[in-house]
Amino acid sequence: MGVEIRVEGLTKRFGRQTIWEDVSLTLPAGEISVLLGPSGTGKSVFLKTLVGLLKPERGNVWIGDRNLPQLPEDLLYETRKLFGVLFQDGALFGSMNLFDNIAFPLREHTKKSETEVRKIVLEKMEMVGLLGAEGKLPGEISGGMRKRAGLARALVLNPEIILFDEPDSGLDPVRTAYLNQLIVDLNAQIGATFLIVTHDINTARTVPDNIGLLFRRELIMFGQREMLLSSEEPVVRQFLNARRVGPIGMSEEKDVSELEAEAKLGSDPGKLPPIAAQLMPSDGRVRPTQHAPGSWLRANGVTPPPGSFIDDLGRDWIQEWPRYVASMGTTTADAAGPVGKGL
Ligand SMILES: Nc1ncnc2c1ncn2[C@@H]1O[C@H](COP(=O)(O)OP(=O)(O)OP(=O)(O)O)[C@@H](O)[C@H]1O
Repeated sequence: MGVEIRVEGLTKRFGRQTIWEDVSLTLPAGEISVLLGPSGTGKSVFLKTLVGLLKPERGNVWIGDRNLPQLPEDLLYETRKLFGVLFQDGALFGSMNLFDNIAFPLREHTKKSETEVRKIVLEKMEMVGLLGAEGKLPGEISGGMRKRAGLARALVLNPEIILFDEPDSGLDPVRTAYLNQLIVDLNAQIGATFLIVTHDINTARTVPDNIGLLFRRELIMFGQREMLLSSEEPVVRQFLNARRVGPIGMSEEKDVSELEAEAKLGSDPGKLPPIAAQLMPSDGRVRPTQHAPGSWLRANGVTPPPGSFIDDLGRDWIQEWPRYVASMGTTTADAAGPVGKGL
């Protein structure tokens, strides 16, 4: 399950305003990727372009042998069914209860009987922990529950790709932590390709396999989580550490005099903080697409700072991983490597 999405030289403009240009990246099948960037850099526009709701001025979005921007309407409609989208506010119909909201795509896009619809809706509601809330109206439940209802609705057509537009917006840190765990668990369960737009640095550091950063109308960097978390590129370092010092200013970029003033004060991008441990599925399994902790750093000769890969429970994942993978009898893309050596 899960398909690869290959984006090549994508450019989006509204009139004379260029939102971003020449964006190229590959979302690997079944992996979780996060897209970051200052407000207004066009992250939502990117999601809408991927799913074919907006047409780019140039470039390709390949899913298998289909190039979305070039598809005729009927094939585009078919291809869109591969996508599930969780919109910022859940985009639920206020007058419908949760059951009918979640059933909506099934009733709209399939010829399934009401018995089948019921079975699927209840199954997806259980996946997101909402069983028992079928009769509630969106206005009667918390923001976190609305997100989960939106997620259940995004799941009903068994998507191969799920796009999340700021799933954490409006949630407190604890609810965000629960939602992040749900996202990781869902990925382990269904294996679809996930792309998450977020402003939450903790989410970016702990959830994905890959991270991308949009800034100044271009994709500054996209790659494995460990590559960005250890990067010395000033914009990446500033953003992933939520710092004021660096090229990103109050309204997008700082001017030369501001940067010179910072340099005179001896500002530097700061020491590399420990690389966070990646969130594991809560049932104790390894996701098939998960990379072994430290594998990118080791392959690229980077020594992680002390305290890296230690999770909230104090477990050191460099030490735990080989035992863990062996006990699961699981093989992952690079789990077989000499994990823990040379770090
Ligand atoms: N349909 C549209 N027509 C014209 N301009 C648009 C349209 N949609 C978005 N924009 C512009 O594109 C730019 C990027 O918007 P977008 O919402 O994608 O940013 P974002 O990175 O998701 O921001 P935030 O993090 O604040 O949600 C903004 O300047 C916005 O005004």
